[in-house]
Amino acid sequence: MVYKVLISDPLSEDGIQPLREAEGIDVTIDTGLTPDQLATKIAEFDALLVRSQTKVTRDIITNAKNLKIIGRAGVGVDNIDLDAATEHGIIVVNAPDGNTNSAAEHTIAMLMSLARKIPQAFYALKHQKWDRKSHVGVELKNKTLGVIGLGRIGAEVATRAKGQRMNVIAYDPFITAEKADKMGIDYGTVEDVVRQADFITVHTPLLKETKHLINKEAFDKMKNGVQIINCARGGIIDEDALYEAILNKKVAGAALDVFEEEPAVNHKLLELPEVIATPHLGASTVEAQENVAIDVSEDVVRFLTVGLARNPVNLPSVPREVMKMIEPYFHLSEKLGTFLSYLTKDVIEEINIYYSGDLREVQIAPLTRNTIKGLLKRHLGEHVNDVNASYLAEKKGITVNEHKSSSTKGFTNLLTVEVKTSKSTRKVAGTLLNGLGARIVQVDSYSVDVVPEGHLVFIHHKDQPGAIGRVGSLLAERDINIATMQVGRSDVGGDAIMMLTIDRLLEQDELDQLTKLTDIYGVTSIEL
Ligand SMILES: NC(=O)c1ccc[n+]([C@@H]2O[C@H](COP(=O)([O-])OP(=O)(O)OC[C@H]3O[C@@H](n4cnc5c(N)ncnc54)[C@H](O)[C@@H]3O)[C@@H](O)[C@H]2O)c1
Ligand SMILES: O=C(O)CC[C@@H](O)C(=O)O
Repeated sequence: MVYKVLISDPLSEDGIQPLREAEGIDVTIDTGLTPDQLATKIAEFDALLVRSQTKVTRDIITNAKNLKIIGRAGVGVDNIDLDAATEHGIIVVNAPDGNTNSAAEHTIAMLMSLARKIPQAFYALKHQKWDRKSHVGVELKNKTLGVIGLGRIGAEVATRAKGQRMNVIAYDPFITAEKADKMGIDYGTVEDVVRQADFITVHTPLLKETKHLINKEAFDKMKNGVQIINCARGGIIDEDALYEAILNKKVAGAALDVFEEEPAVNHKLLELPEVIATPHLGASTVEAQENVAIDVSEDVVRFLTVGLARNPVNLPSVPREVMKMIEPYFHLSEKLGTFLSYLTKDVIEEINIYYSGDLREVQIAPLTRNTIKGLLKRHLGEHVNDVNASYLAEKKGITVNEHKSSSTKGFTNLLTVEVKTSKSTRKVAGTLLNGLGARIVQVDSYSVDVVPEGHLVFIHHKDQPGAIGRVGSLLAERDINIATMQVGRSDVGGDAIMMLTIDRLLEQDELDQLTKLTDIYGVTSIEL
C-alpha cells in the first residue's frame, strides 16, 4: 500500500524528510494550485500538508474521497474547515510548538520597532531623508505591556517583556491569577488590561469570541497614546476601529503582522505613518519552518502507519508519553469493537467500556474512540475512523460510557466492551499478554483464549455429545482447516459456545449448513 501525500504550500525541504524517508509514502509538491485545481487533484491523495496560504474549504474536503489527514505546518487552523473535515472523518493535525519561539521573537521585534519608530526612520533614510525630529520614540522600561492570550506565544512574550523591564498585565480565561503571579506578572480582566497598558499585544486564536475583541469600545477605554501589536490573527483587532483610533490620536502606533484579509496590499492602514507591518512573517524563520514541517510530517507518517496522531486538532491531543503507553492497546480496542459488531444484530443503544488493571492508568479517550470505530465501521462503512467515531455514535443516539474497573479477572490489563441493544446485551473482553500479544479472553459469560486475527467462527450450541464432532466433520468435508478451537459452557447440558479460527472465510452455504446442524443455535462468521 502506498499513501499519496500532497504538499500544497512551500514547506522546509529538511522538515519534510520524515515523509521522504518513510516507507510506502509518495510525496508530491505542488504549490501553485488554484482552488479549483486543488479540488480536482485532491481526490487521489491520502494526506494534504499546508501552511496558511491554502484554504482547505468544504468543497475541497467533499472532493477528497481518499483523504485521511490534513497537516497544518503551524498553529492556526483557520484556513481549514474543521467541521467539514470531522464530518468526513478526516483528522486535522497541526504543529503547535515549532514556531512559538519565532512568533514571540517577532512580536518583541515589532514592539521595539514600534517604540523606536525604526521602520519609519529607515524608510525615510532610504529616501535620502535625514529626519531625526519625526522619529523620537519612547522607552519600554517601566511601561506596561498588556498581553491578551497567555498561551504558548503570549507567555513567551510576557517573559521577554519583563527582560526589557516592562510591567506586564495579562488576561487569558484559562490562566489563574496564581499562575500569572508565579510568572511575575499581573493578572486582570480584558478591561483591566485595556485600561492600564501602554502597549497591547494580542495572542489568542481567531474565534467567534475573539473576533473584534479589540473594537471601538475597547479603544475608547485605552490610555491616550497606546500602541497596539497583532502578531496573532487578523480580525482579533477591528481594523476599521483601529484606523479611526489612529486618526483621532487615541492610538499612537500599531504593528501588524496579520490582517483580516491576506495578502493585504493597498490596505488603508498601511497608508498611515503610525502603522508598521510585516506580511505574516511571525513564523518565517529557518528554524520555525523546519520545526513545524518535521512535527507535522512525523504526525502524518504516524497516523498513516499506526493510526495515531500526537497533535490532532479535531480530536483531543494525545501527548507523546501517553501515546507510547496506549499504542499496544490500540489494535486490541478496535478488534474488540469489530468482534462485537458481528454479535450485535439489533440497533445499538449503549456502549460500556471497562478499563481494568494497567489500563486504569492510561488516557482512555483514544481507546474509546477506536473501540467505537471498530463497532460502527462494519455497519456505517470505511469512512468511520477515530476522528468521527464519537460524533457518529452521538448522531445515532448511542450512549457511550467509560468505566475504570478494578475487576481484572487475574489479568494485568483487561479491556471489556459491552453493547446493549433493545433486545440483548453482548460482551467481549481482551487483554495484552506479555510477549504474546492480544487475546480475546471472554465472550459474554464464557472464558476463551483466542488471538483476535483472521477468520473466526463463533458458534452458540447446546452442550451435548457430538455437537463439536459434527461441526468438525462438516468443516473437514468442505476442506476447511481448523487452526484453533475453544469451547466453553455455562453448565452441563446447557448453553455452550465454540470459537474456531479457520484458514479461510466461510461461504454463505457453508454457514447455512453449520447453522442447520443438530444442537446448533447460531453461527457467526467473523473477520478480524
Ligand atoms: N504571526 C504568525 O506567523 C503566527 C505564528 C504562530 C502563531 N500565530 C498565532 O498566534 C496565536 C497564538 O498562538 P499560540 O501558539 O500561543 O496559541 P495557544 O493556544 O498556546 O494560546 C492561545 C491562548 O489564547 C487564549 N484565549 C482564548 N480565547 C481568549 C480570549 N477570549 N481572551 C483571552 N485569551 C484567550 C487561550 O486560553 C490560550 O491560552 C494564534 O492565533 C496563532 O495562530 C501566529
Ligand atoms: O505558515 C505560516 O507561516 C504562518 C504560521 C502562523 O500563522 C501559525 O498560525 O502557525
